Amino acid sequence: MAIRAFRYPAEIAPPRRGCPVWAAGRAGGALVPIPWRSGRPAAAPSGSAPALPGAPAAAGGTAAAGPALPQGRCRAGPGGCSGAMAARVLNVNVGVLGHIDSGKTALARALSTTGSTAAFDRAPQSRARGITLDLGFSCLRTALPPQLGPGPGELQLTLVDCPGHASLIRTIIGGAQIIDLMMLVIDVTKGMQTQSAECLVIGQIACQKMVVVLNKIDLLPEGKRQSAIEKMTKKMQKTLENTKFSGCPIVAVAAKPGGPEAPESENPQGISELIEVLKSQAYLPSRDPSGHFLMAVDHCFSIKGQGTVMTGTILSGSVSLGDNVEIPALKVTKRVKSMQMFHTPVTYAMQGDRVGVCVTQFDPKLLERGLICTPDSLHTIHAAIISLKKIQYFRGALQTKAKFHITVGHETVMGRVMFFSPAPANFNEEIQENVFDFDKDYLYQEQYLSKDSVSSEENKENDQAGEVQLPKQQWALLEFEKPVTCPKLCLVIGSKLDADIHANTCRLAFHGVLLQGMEDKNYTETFLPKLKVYKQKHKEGQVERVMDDYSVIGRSLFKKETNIQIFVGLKVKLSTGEDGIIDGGFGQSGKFKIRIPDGLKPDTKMLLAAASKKKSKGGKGDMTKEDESSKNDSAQPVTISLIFKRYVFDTQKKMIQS
Ligand SMILES: Nc1nc2c(ncn2[C@@H]2O[C@H](COP(=O)(O)OP(=O)(O)OP(=O)(O)O)[C@@H](O)[C@H]2O)c(=O)[nH]1
Ligand SMILES: [Mg+2]
Repeated sequence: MAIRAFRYPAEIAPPRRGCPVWAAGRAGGALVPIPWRSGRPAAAPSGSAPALPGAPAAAGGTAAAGPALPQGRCRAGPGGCSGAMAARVLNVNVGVLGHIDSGKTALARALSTTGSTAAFDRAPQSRARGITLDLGFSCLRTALPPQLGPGPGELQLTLVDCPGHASLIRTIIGGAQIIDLMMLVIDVTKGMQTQSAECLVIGQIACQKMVVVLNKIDLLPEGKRQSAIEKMTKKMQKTLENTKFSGCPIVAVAAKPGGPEAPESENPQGISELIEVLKSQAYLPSRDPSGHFLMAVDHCFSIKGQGTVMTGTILSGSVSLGDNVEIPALKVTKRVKSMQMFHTPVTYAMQGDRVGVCVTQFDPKLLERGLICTPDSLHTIHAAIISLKKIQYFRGALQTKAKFHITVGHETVMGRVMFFSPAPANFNEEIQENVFDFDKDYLYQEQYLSKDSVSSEENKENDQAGEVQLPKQQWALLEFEKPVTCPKLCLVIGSKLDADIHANTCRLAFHGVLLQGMEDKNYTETFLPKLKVYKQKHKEGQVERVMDDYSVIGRSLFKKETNIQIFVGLKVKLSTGEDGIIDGGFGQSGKFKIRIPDGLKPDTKMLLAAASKKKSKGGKGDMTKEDESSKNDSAQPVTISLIFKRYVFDTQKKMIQS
């Protein structure tokens, strides 16, 4: 998976002479977080549980060649491909994440040459509260670094400035799903704080590369500054050593030396070094224009005499002038009247591009942010099947039937989960990535299976085998409280956002990939019966007595009131090894008859005969201690076990024995 490039909203880039520039649009609105991924999200953090997320180094993304245009396509403006392509401006999304007040916005301002209307906390509510409330966009341009292919051209780093406040984590999750290179901003006087850790977890799920920025170095006493920076650098390296970002660059800066009161003239420190490091980390993804068009819209504003412009990132497919595009949330379809990229009118844009699409007769207030797509290509779903991995640092079990905040595509809704896994015998079976096989049987799980959830007895058992057996893959059925619109294979993050934001715990619980959505509101009737998730049932009873060589009476397997008829024909196993078949009830107290087709073994008969003799003798006089205990043994020398499975969504609740 590699860094996606997108171009920034028209209102950000410095206007170029001569080309029609769409006026800056309305503030607000945020980048719509739909992960545009060619593969699965990066491996979840796993490994030992230090204070912070740890994860095995995931295979680094491979930098692919720059964006190749499909045959016969060019992005030139109206009047066909003039051949005069705009200079190559390659854009990379850089997320700015970190604990509240670590200086993210100050850093974005210090780095940027241009800011969007929503950047730098310009929104009135941000000003009033003095914190960042929504994603802010700004950018800087610099020479194309050598790893991005031959010049001439420019690299544009678009900064996605995320909020830091714990209560805004769904915006952070949303923002992170559309970035691939992130800066984790740390207040050098404080080190890792709670949301720094959560941002690190989000980064591990959604990003391939990270740069740590130790900010506010001006607050360190001059004499001890260097040693303090070195000490914090070492601490951060230690924190990151078990994560996929181990060894990532760490840069010390002062984005706003002297703090809020300092005069604007006070120059930030370390910024040019940081830009060099960001350039060295930038690379561009392979792009694929096939598939349905899907674009995450983060700004929507009207332009007098032109129409309504929606700017955003193309997550899949491509779009051409004159195409019809649907706004699925509003069930509205509009024709593309014109498009621009970097202020250059274009006739075509594809996956990874950041583009402004202009349509007519559409009220921008209807779509602050959201998705536009090929008509009828996106579905609203009421439930979904996801593959998932637990986030190691989420304290506590992931219980089936629990409710989580589910961030799916561009929305966060409440959802109830049911976990399931392969049958234990298939724990090591190779699973095809991003595909759900409805022909297979799956074992219902009361909770997500993780090292600490496998019970201690099972652990002990497994320990003899040397390690805890966990499945290679687990899945969950998500049932949403409100339907969501999202593309297939989009990233899903489950969190407990109602957890106490002052408790120093990670609220992010799991992440996964949406494999199958259920559009039908009545999915419980129309869809779930296809889902072959079963519960393993195991009942134990005893042989009460022998009827003849081929039949015995059993007891304590069913309650008195159980209708034993429904169990007739099911196979049972005696502890002495014989196979039996339930033949029917016997008397009124829940006893039942078992047929032993191959007949009782001689020693089973002896065992049972001795037991019944002891029982009849046992009625006279008081029993000694060992008589008492042996009575128990003799009373039930032969046990009966009945094992069957029942499919959770089988309306007839049939009992299945393989
Ligand atoms: N001394 C000093 N103060 C800084 C520096 N960078 C930021 N600040 C101050 O730290 C405070 C927070 O800065 P912001 O940039 O708003 O921090 P933030 O991380 O964007 O905050 P949220 O978006 O609310 O999470 C402001 O008062 C800044 O002036 C720095 O390098 N040195
Ligand atoms: Mg901020």
